[in-house]
Amino acid sequence: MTASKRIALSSDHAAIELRKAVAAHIEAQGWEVEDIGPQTPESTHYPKHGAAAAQLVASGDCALGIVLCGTGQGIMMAANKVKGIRCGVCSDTFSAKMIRAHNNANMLSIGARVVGEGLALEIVDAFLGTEFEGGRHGTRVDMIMALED
Ligand SMILES: O=C[C@H](O)[C@H](O)[C@H](O)COP(=O)(O)O
Repeated sequence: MTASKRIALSSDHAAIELRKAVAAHIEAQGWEVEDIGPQTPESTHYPKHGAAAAQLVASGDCALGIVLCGTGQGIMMAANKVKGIRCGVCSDTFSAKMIRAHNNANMLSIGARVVGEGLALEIVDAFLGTEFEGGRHGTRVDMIMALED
Protein backbone atom coordinates (compact mmCIF):
# COMPACT_ATOMS: atom_id res chain seq x y z
CA MET A 1 0.00 0.00 0.00
CA THR A 2 1.24 3.52 -0.73
CA ALA A 3 2.12 5.92 2.05
CA SER A 4 -0.91 8.00 1.06
CA LYS A 5 -3.15 5.44 2.79
CA ARG A 6 -0.85 4.67 5.72
CA ILE A 7 -1.28 6.24 9.13
CA ALA A 8 1.16 6.13 12.04
CA LEU A 9 -0.51 5.55 15.38
CA SER A 10 0.93 5.62 18.88
CA SER A 11 -0.01 6.49 22.44
CA ASP A 12 1.17 6.27 25.99
CA HIS A 13 -0.39 4.05 28.68
CA ALA A 14 -3.26 6.50 29.26
CA ALA A 15 -4.72 6.00 25.79
CA ILE A 16 -4.16 2.38 24.82
CA GLU A 17 -7.84 1.47 24.67
CA LEU A 18 -8.79 4.57 22.71
CA ARG A 19 -5.84 4.00 20.38
CA LYS A 20 -7.10 0.50 19.64
CA ALA A 21 -10.57 1.86 18.95
CA VAL A 22 -9.11 4.44 16.58
CA ALA A 23 -7.07 1.76 14.81
CA ALA A 24 -10.11 -0.45 14.25
CA HIS A 25 -12.17 2.53 13.11
CA ILE A 26 -9.76 3.73 10.47
CA GLU A 27 -8.79 0.25 9.29
CA ALA A 28 -12.46 -0.30 8.55
CA GLN A 29 -12.25 2.76 6.30
CA GLY A 30 -9.41 1.25 4.27
CA TRP A 31 -6.45 2.91 5.96
CA GLU A 32 -3.35 0.88 6.65
CA VAL A 33 -2.40 1.51 10.27
CA GLU A 34 1.18 1.43 11.50
CA ASP A 35 0.27 0.93 15.16
CA ILE A 36 3.56 1.18 17.00
CA GLY A 37 2.11 0.66 20.45
CA PRO A 38 2.63 0.31 23.27
CA GLN A 39 0.67 -2.92 23.61
CA THR A 40 0.81 -3.37 27.39
CA PRO A 41 -0.59 -1.01 30.02
CA GLU A 42 2.52 -0.33 32.10
CA SER A 43 3.27 3.32 32.72
CA THR A 44 5.44 4.68 29.94
CA HIS A 45 6.78 7.99 28.65
CA TYR A 46 4.82 9.78 25.93
CA PRO A 47 7.77 11.66 24.36
CA LYS A 48 9.27 8.52 22.87
CA HIS A 49 5.95 7.32 21.50
CA GLY A 50 5.11 10.71 20.01
CA ALA A 51 8.53 11.02 18.43
CA ALA A 52 8.40 7.50 16.99
CA ALA A 53 5.10 8.14 15.23
CA ALA A 54 6.27 11.55 14.06
CA GLN A 55 9.40 10.04 12.52
CA LEU A 56 7.25 7.70 10.43
CA VAL A 57 5.38 10.72 9.09
CA ALA A 58 8.44 12.92 8.64
CA SER A 59 10.22 10.17 6.71
CA GLY A 60 7.29 9.78 4.31
CA ASP A 61 6.64 6.21 5.39
CA CYS A 62 3.20 7.33 6.58
CA ALA A 63 1.11 10.12 5.12
CA LEU A 64 -0.44 11.12 8.42
CA GLY A 65 -0.19 10.30 12.12
CA ILE A 66 -2.48 10.11 15.11
CA VAL A 67 -1.10 10.18 18.64
CA LEU A 68 -2.89 9.95 21.95
CA CYS A 69 -2.06 10.41 25.61
CA GLY A 70 -4.03 11.50 28.67
CA THR A 71 -4.58 15.07 27.51
CA GLY A 72 -3.10 14.82 24.05
CA GLN A 73 -0.83 17.70 24.97
CA GLY A 74 2.44 16.06 25.91
CA ILE A 75 2.56 13.67 23.00
CA MET A 76 1.67 16.55 20.65
CA MET A 77 4.58 18.57 22.01
CA ALA A 78 6.94 15.67 21.43
CA ALA A 79 5.66 15.06 17.89
CA ASN A 80 6.12 18.72 17.01
CA LYS A 81 9.80 18.53 17.92
CA VAL A 82 10.37 16.30 14.88
CA LYS A 83 11.26 18.33 11.81
CA GLY A 84 8.44 18.48 9.28
CA ILE A 85 5.65 17.74 11.75
CA ARG A 86 2.59 19.89 12.27
CA CYS A 87 0.53 18.28 15.03
CA GLY A 88 -2.49 19.75 16.80
CA VAL A 89 -4.53 18.57 19.79
CA CYS A 90 -8.25 18.45 19.08
CA SER A 91 -11.19 17.97 21.41
CA ASP A 92 -13.80 19.06 18.86
CA THR A 93 -14.55 18.31 15.23
CA PHE A 94 -14.32 21.92 14.02
CA SER A 95 -10.71 22.18 15.15
CA ALA A 96 -9.95 18.80 13.61
CA LYS A 97 -11.20 20.04 10.23
CA MET A 98 -9.41 23.35 10.51
CA ILE A 99 -5.99 21.97 11.38
CA ARG A 100 -6.17 20.17 8.02
CA ALA A 101 -7.88 22.91 5.99
CA HIS A 102 -5.86 25.87 7.24
CA ASN A 103 -2.75 24.46 8.93
CA ASN A 104 -2.09 21.39 6.78
CA ALA A 105 -1.50 19.39 9.94
CA ASN A 106 0.05 16.03 9.24
CA MET A 107 -0.62 14.71 12.73
CA LEU A 108 -3.59 14.77 15.09
CA SER A 109 -3.39 14.38 18.86
CA ILE A 110 -6.28 13.38 21.10
CA GLY A 111 -6.58 13.26 24.89
CA ALA A 112 -8.10 10.02 26.09
CA ARG A 113 -8.84 11.60 29.48
CA VAL A 114 -10.54 14.54 27.77
CA VAL A 115 -12.91 13.12 25.17
CA GLY A 116 -14.91 9.91 25.04
CA GLU A 117 -14.56 7.32 22.33
CA GLY A 118 -17.54 8.47 20.27
CA LEU A 119 -16.33 12.04 20.00
CA ALA A 120 -12.75 10.90 19.46
CA LEU A 121 -13.78 8.87 16.43
CA GLU A 122 -15.73 11.83 15.04
CA ILE A 123 -12.62 13.97 15.50
CA VAL A 124 -10.58 11.40 13.61
CA ASP A 125 -13.14 11.37 10.78
CA ALA A 126 -13.13 15.17 10.59
CA PHE A 127 -9.33 15.21 10.41
CA LEU A 128 -9.04 12.48 7.79
CA GLY A 129 -11.95 13.79 5.74
CA THR A 130 -10.61 17.30 5.21
CA GLU A 131 -8.10 18.51 2.63
CA PHE A 132 -5.70 21.43 2.91
CA GLU A 133 -7.12 24.52 1.19
CA GLY A 134 -3.77 26.03 0.18
CA GLY A 135 -3.77 29.64 -1.05
CA ARG A 136 -3.16 32.15 1.72
CA HIS A 137 -2.96 29.26 4.18
CA GLY A 138 -0.05 27.84 2.23
CA THR A 139 1.88 31.06 2.71
CA ARG A 140 1.31 30.82 6.45
CA VAL A 141 2.21 27.15 6.70
CA ASP A 142 5.41 27.91 4.78
CA MET A 143 6.15 30.58 7.39
CA ILE A 144 5.68 28.03 10.16
CA MET A 145 8.04 25.59 8.49
CA ALA A 146 10.64 28.31 7.90
CA LEU A 147 10.88 28.60 11.68
CA GLU A 148 12.56 25.18 11.68
CA ASP A 149 15.57 26.53 9.75
O1 LIG B 1 0.55 15.14 28.41
C1 LIG B 1 0.73 14.11 29.07
C2 LIG B 1 -0.28 13.04 29.11
O2 LIG B 1 -1.52 13.51 29.49
C3 LIG B 1 0.09 11.79 29.90
O3 LIG B 1 -0.77 10.79 29.45
C4 LIG B 1 -0.03 11.94 31.41
O4 LIG B 1 0.83 12.94 31.89
C5 LIG B 1 0.28 10.61 32.10
O5 LIG B 1 0.04 10.74 33.46
P1 LIG B 1 0.17 9.50 34.44
O6 LIG B 1 1.60 9.04 34.39
O7 LIG B 1 -0.21 10.06 35.79
O8 LIG B 1 -0.75 8.40 33.99
